[in-house]
Amino acid sequence: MAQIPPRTLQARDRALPLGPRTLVMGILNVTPDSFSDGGRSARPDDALANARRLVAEGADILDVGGESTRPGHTPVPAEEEWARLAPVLAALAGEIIVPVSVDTYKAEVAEKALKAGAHIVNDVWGFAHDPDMARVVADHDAAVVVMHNRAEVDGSLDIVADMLAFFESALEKAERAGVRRDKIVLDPGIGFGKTFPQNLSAIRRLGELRVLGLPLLLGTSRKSLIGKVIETTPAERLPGTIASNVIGIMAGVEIIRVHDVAALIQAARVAEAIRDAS
Ligand SMILES: Nc1nc2ncc(COP(=O)(O)OP(=O)(O)O)nc2c(=O)[nH]1
Repeated sequence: MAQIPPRTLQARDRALPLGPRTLVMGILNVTPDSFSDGGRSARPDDALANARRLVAEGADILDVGGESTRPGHTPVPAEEEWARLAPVLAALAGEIIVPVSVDTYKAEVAEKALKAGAHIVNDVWGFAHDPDMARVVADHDAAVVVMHNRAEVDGSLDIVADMLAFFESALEKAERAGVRRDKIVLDPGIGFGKTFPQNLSAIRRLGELRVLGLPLLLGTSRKSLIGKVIETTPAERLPGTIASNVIGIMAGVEIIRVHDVAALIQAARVAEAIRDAS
C-alpha cells in the first residue's frame, strides 16, 4: 500500500510545502567542468549573478555544487570542492532568501556548507559513500536528498527493485543516525549507474517508489538520456527536459532539479493544472 508522503520538508528553519505545486530546484554548478554549464559560475561574482537570476526566475531552492558528477568526471578533493563553494555560500547567506542545498557526497564538505548556512544536503550517493553523512545531516537538523546511485552499471537489473533496496538501506542508516523521515527526499538518480533503458524505465515507473512514503525529486535537466532519444547537445535539450519533467510531475514528483527555471515553472504549472483537474 502506497504511503502518503509528508506534506512539508523540514529543512532546518525552513518548512518547504510539498505539493500540489512542484518545487523547482535551480542548479548552480560552481565547477569548471559540469557537463552543461561548466565554468558559467566558477567565479563567485558569476555564481552570485546566476543565483540572483535563478531566484528571480522563481527557483524555490538553489542547489550549489562544487564537483561535477558527470560520468567519467575527475573526483575533486574535499579541500578543492570546499574552496569553490565557500565564497559562493557566504555570498548567498548574506542575500539569497530561498533555501540552499549543497550538492556533495562528502560529509566534511556538507558539514562546512551547513555551518555556512545551507539548509539541505543533496547526496548523490544517498548515504552510501561517506559513513559520516547521515550523522552530519542529523546534527544540523538539515533536510537531505537521498539519490540512488550505482558504482557498476548492470543492464540485467530491475532498476526499480534495485532502487527500493538501495533506499531501504539508506533509510536504515538515516534512522540509526537520527535523521527524521520528514527531512528525507528520494531521487532515482537519472544518469547515475544506469543504462539508457534503465533511465527511461526509472522515470516511467517513478510511482513505484511511492511505497516508501517519501517525497520524490527528479533530475533529468539537459541529461544525456535526452540526447540518446534524439541527437542533441545539452544546450538543445530544453524540450526534452520539459517532457521528462512533465512525466514526473504527472506521477506526483514534488521537486524537480533544473537549469532552466522559468521554462520549467511554466511547464510545471500547466502540468499540475491538468493533473489536478477533475
Ligand atoms: N539529487 C540530484 N543531484 C544531482 N546532482 C548532479 C546531477 C548531474 O547534473 P549537473 O549538476 O547538471 O551536472 P554535473 O554533475 O556535471 O555538474 N544530477 C543530479 C540529480 O539528478 N539529482
